Amino acid sequence: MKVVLSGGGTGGHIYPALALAKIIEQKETDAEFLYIGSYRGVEKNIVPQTGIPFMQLDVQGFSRSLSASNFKTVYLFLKAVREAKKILKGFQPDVVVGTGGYVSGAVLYAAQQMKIPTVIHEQNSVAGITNKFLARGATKIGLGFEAAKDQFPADKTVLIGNPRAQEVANLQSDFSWTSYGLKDGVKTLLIFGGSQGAPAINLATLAAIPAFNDRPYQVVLVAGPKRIDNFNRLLAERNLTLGDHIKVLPYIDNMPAVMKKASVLVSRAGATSIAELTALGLPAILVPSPFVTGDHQTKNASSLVEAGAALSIKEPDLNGDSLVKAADALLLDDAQAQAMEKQSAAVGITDAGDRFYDLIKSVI
Ligand SMILES: CC(=O)N[C@H]1[C@@H](OP(=O)(O)OP(=O)(O)OC[C@H]2O[C@@H](n3ccc(=O)[nH]c3=O)[C@H](O)[C@@H]2O)O[C@H](CO)[C@@H](O)[C@@H]1O
Repeated sequence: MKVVLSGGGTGGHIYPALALAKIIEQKETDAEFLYIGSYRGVEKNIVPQTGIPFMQLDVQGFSRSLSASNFKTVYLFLKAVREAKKILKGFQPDVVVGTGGYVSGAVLYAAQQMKIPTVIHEQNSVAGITNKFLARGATKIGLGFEAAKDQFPADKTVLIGNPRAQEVANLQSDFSWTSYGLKDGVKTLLIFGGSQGAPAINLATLAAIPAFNDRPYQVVLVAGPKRIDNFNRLLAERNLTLGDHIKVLPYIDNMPAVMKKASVLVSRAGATSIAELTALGLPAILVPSPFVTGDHQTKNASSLVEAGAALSIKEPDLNGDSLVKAADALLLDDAQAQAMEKQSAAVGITDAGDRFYDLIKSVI
C-alpha cells in the first residue's frame, strides 16, 4: 500500500496521521509512506524524527479580517496544489489521507482532481475549515466524535475515534510517582492545560494550593514550559508553600505513561487529550479552551459530560473553590469516581487505529 499523509499546524492534526502510519506498518510491512506538511507548522520538527519521508509546501491560513494577506493565502494555495500534483504524480499513492490543517487542503484537493481516493479525519466535534472544504470531494470521512456527523455528507462518514487512543491503550507503563518525589499507591490528581499549559488552569491551581495542602491525595500540576516561572513567582508573592505531596512541572515528555498512573485528570478538552484519557478510562474535569475555532472544545467536552464520562467547568467559572470542589467529588468519593471510570472507558475507542485502517482499505 502506498499512502500519502498530510496534516499540519498543531500536534492535534499530526499525531493521528503518525499513529495511523504505525498501524499500517504493523499490518503491511511493505507499506510506503510520504508525509506532506507545511513550512510553518510543527510537523517539520515532529515528522522527520519518525523516519517517514517528508516534503513541504508553502501554505498559510486565512486572516479573519479582510486583508491583503488573504490574496497571498489564495495565491499560495493554488501554487501548493500545482506542486502537490507533481509530487503525487511521482509517488503514485493508492490513497491520500488528510488529518486537518491548511496543508492537507492543498494536498487532498490536488488528489481529488487527479481522481485518487482521499480519506479525511476530523478529530473534533466541530468540523474544521479545511475538512469542510474537502468533504465534497472526499471518498470517506473518519470521525473522532459522533457529534460531528451532521456536519458532513452522511453517506461518507464513519465513526472511528482517534488512532492515538489505540497507541495509548496498548502502552505498558512502568512509570513510578517516586521519580517526582511522590508516592505510589496514593490517589493522584494530574492537572495540565494542553501541550502549552493554560494560564486559567494555573491560576485556579494556585488559588487551590491551601486546600490541596490539606488533602489526602497527591497533586501534580504541569504548568507549561513558558508558564512555570510565572507560576513560581506568584507562589512566592503570595507566601504559599507546597506540601510534599504537591509537585509543579514544566512539561511531561512521557505523558501517556504518566496518565496511566493518575487517578483523575484536569485538562483542556483538545481532541487528543480526550482520546487519551478515554482510552485509559480516566475520570476527568475538563476546562474547554474558549480560544479555539467554533468553540469546538466545549462541544468535545459536552460529548463526554452527556455520557457521564467527565465533569466540565467553563473557564469563567474556574477558580480555586470550583477546582477543589470538583477534585474532591472524584478523589474523595470512590463510588462517583468508579462510575465515571466506567463511562469514560465506554466512550473510549481503543481500536480506532484498526478502524482507520479498515476505512482506508475500503476506498482503495
Ligand atoms: C489550542 C488548540 O488549538 N488546540 C487544538 C489542538 O490541540 P493540541 O494538539 O494543542 O492539544 P490536544 O489537547 O489535542 O493534545 C495535547 C497533547 O499534548 C500532550 N502533552 C500535554 C502536556 C504535557 O506535559 N505533555 C504532553 O505530552 C498530551 O498528552 C496530548 O497528546 O488540536 C486538537 C485536534 O484538532 C484540537 O482538539 C485542540 O482544540
